[in-house]
Amino acid sequence: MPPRPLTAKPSPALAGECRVPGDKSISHRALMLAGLAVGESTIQGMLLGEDVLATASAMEHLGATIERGADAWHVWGRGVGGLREPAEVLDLGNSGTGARLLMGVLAGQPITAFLTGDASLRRRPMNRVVAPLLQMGARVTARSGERLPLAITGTAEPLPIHYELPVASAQVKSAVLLAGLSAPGETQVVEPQDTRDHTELMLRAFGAEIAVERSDTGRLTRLTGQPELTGRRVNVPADPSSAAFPVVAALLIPGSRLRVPAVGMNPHRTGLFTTLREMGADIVFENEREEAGERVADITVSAGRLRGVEIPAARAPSMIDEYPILAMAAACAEGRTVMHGVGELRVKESDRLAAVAEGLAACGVDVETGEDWLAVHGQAGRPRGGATVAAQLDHRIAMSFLVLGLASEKGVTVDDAAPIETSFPGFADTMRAAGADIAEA
Ligand SMILES: O=C(O)C1=C[C@@H](OP(=O)(O)O)[C@@H](O)[C@H](O)C1
Ligand SMILES: C=C(OP(=O)(O)O)C(=O)O
Repeated sequence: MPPRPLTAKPSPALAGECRVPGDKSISHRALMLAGLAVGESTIQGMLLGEDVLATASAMEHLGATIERGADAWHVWGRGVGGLREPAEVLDLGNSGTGARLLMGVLAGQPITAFLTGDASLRRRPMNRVVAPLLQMGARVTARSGERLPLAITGTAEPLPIHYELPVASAQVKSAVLLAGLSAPGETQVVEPQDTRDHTELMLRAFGAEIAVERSDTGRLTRLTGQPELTGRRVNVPADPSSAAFPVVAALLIPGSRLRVPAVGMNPHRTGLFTTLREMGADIVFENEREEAGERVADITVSAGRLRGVEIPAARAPSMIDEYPILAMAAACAEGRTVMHGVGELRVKESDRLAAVAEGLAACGVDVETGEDWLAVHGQAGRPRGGATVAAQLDHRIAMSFLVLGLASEKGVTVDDAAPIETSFPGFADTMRAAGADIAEA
C-alpha cells in the first residue's frame, strides 16, 4: 500500500461530541473467548480496527463462526480446547495483543498453527510469551530472538504452572491464563505491578472460576482449568486509549470544549487522565456506571494551561500506550515533564521513546531520553512544528503528532497515517467533525 501522508494545521477550537471506537483490548478478548465458548456470543460496540479484524480472521481460520451484523457481531465458538487446525498462516498484522494472546489460546489446542505479522510485529519480542508456554508443554519454532513468523504446537492438556511475570505485561499474563483454560488444575500468575485485567473480568463473565488476591510478590491470579465457557453478550466500551487523542487535542487548542461519551474507565487504564489532572487539566467524568463488568463514564474536557510533572514508574502500566500523546501535552505545558520507568515503550509498534524524541526535536521541542525515561521541556504554549514526522508503522505515533500539529504554530505532517486504521478507524474524520484542520498532505 502506498503511504498516506496527512497534515494537521493550527486548528480553531474543538467543540461538540466526539465518539471514539470500541476498546481494542476488550474486542480482541471478546473474539477469543467467544471462540472458546459453547454457543452464541453477541458482541456490541466492537472495534472495527485492522488489529481486531486480524484476530477475527484468525478465529475463523481456527473454526469459530463469525457473523458481522449492523448492530452487533455474533460468534459461535467451539469450546475450550476445540479449535480446528488452520490451513492458512495466521496473519496478525500490526497487533502484539492479537499475536501474543492467540499464542496462549493455541498452546491449549492439540494442533499446529503458523503465525506471522507485518514488518513492525515481526520485529517485536515473543520470548516473553514463548517462555511460559514452553513450560506449559507447547512447542514453538521461531526465528532468532523468538520473533515471528513462528510455528506453535499446543497440547490438549497443558501443565498448570505458577508463573511470576518478569515484565509488567497484560499480554503475557493473558497468554498464560488462556493456555491455562485447557490445563487440568490451577494456573497461577503473579504480577509485580498490576496491569489491565480485562482478561480476568471477561473470563469470569464467560463462566470460568478465577480468583485474584494479593501475595508478597504482587497480584496473584488463580484460574481453575477446563471450565465450560458459555456464549454471552459483551458490550465493548469506547477505548480510553483512543479517547486520549481528542481529549489532549481539546486541552491544547485554546477555547475548546469537547465531550467524549461512554469511555471505558477500568482503573488499570486511566493513568493518563490522572496525570493530565495533575498537570492542571480540566477533565470531568460524568454518569459513571458499570456496563457488562467494565466501568464507563462520559468525559468533558476544556482547554487550559498545563504544567510539567514527574510521572512515577508505578503508573506506567495504567497508561502504557498513552505516553506518546502525553509527551505532546508535555511539549505545550509550562516546565519539564519526566516520565520514569517507560522502557517497555522501546518494544511497541516502534521504539516509541526514540520516535517521540526524534519527532519532538524536529518540531522544535527540547527532549532528553535514557534507556527507560523521557523528559520533555514544555514550551508553555504552541511548539513551532513545521516538520514531517515518521510514523514508523505506529498508529499512536501518527495520531500523537497530528494532535501536536493542531496545537502548533506551523502544523505537522505525518508521513504515513495508514497505521491509524489498526486502532482508530476514521480518526481524521472524527477530529474534523469536532473542528480540527487535518487534511491529506
Ligand atoms: O493486553 C492488552 O490488551 C495490551 C497490553 C499492553 O501491552 P503489554 O502487555 O506488552 O504491556 C498494551 O501496550 C497493548 O496495547 C494492549
Ligand atoms: C502497543 C499497542 O498494541 P499491540 O501491543 O497490541 O500491538 C498499542 O495499541 O499501543
